Amino acid sequence: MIEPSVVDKVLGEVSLTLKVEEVELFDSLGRTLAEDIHADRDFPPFDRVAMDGIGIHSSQLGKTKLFKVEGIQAAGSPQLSLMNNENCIEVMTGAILPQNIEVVIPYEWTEKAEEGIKVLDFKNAQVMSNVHQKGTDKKKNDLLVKKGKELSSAEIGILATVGKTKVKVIQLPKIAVIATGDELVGVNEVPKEYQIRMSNCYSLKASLSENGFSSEIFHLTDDKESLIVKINQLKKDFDVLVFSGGVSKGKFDFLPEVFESLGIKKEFHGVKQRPGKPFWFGKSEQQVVFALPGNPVSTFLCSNRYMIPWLNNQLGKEKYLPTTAILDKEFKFDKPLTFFLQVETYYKEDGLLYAQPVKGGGSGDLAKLTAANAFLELHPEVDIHEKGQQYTVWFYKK
Ligand SMILES: Nc1nc2c(c(=O)[nH]1)N[C@H]1C(S)=C(S)[C@@H](COP(=O)(O)OP(=O)(O)OC[C@H]3O[C@@H](n4cnc5c(N)ncnc54)[C@H](O)[C@@H]3O)O[C@H]1N2
Ligand code: MOO
Ligand SMILES: [Mg+2]
Repeated sequence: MIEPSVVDKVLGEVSLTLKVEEVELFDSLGRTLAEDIHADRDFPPFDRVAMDGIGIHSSQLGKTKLFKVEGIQAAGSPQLSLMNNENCIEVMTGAILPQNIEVVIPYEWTEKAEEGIKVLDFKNAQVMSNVHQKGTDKKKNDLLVKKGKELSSAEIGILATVGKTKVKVIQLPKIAVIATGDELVGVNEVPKEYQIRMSNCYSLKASLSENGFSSEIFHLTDDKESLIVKINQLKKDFDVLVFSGGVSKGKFDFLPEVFESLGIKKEFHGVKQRPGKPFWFGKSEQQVVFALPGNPVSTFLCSNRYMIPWLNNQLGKEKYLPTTAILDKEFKFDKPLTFFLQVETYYKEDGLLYAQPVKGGGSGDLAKLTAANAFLELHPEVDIHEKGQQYTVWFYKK
């Protein structure tokens, strides 16, 4: 058995080889960019009028007088040209600055008259006041978004403005979520007394979805021969296989030996932790296999503490740096294991994050997951975890 910190180390050394694919602009949201994005033209691409008002020649600065209007420069219209330096052109925000115009005076500083527009005040207007000058934000070919960036709504707007209808992103791994166990029936079925509906695979699929990964659900029964045949097929079709159940000491916990017979090499089996002690992890040439212990809270903890961060890491997403919270009540756990305590976190007036232990059963108590929002990682060195101590907190909900 290994410590949680060793699990982190082992996982840190395993990686998937993911290809690059091209997706539609909007489908790139949440994905990892696989190309550098450069400015296709200057930003802004022309001297852009920044206020609705009148445009005048710089020789007229300071002259609080009536300006005759030669025309209106609307946004989206070709560039006009001021013929007479004494006159003005009405200019709209977003329009190209007309030729021979160097200053924009907002309407608020003017007054409409019958023969034109009178400027009442120039405030501190200078040459190019209220003009967003061409290329002042970015120059053509400047790097706008770097390869490796996780695309958010901010980047989608940038991609749109440079005309990227198709975007190169890192391909997502193909993930199978596999429930094992003869006691499991479908969600739409009525279980017999000794059966239960499968839930782990749905919560795993949901966690994956929350992190931008799609997955397919399968159910395999506790029959060694059929496990061999079916897992061998899944191995061909998927990059990551996530199992729940079938990895402990039971007579029908066949997964570790089935994996071995299929050439999936064990990296570790057993972590000095509760819940999730029987966690098995291994890999073959192409696939990575997470075999999570079947008790629902164990599956959930192993997924959120290890698997999801590892997957995010594969896509180069910004590392989730676990934060800390202050235990608000003494908690006793005297086994030589790291204990992941289910807690509800909250802020106090002091601005610090506190964690309140959530009462309930053990790793089979699925219903307790909704009362808590995080796990507190309690070290095995001490038996009594005192109120006021700080521990690493792993959120699974805000
Ligand atoms: N002799 C020992 N027995 C057990 C040990 C041990 O060290 N020695 N470890 C216990 C711990 S800790 C856990 S956790 C479980 C892990 O068991 P498995 O991974 O083998 O899982 P199963 O035996 O298949 O199932 C355990 C439990 O979980 C329920 N389950 C399984 N899959 C699902 C699912 N998709 N949805 C909902 N619930 C599921 C299953 O019905 C069982 O109740 O082993 C302990 N035993
Ligand atoms: O990992 Mo087991 O989760 O302690 O029941
Ligand atoms: Mg078992």
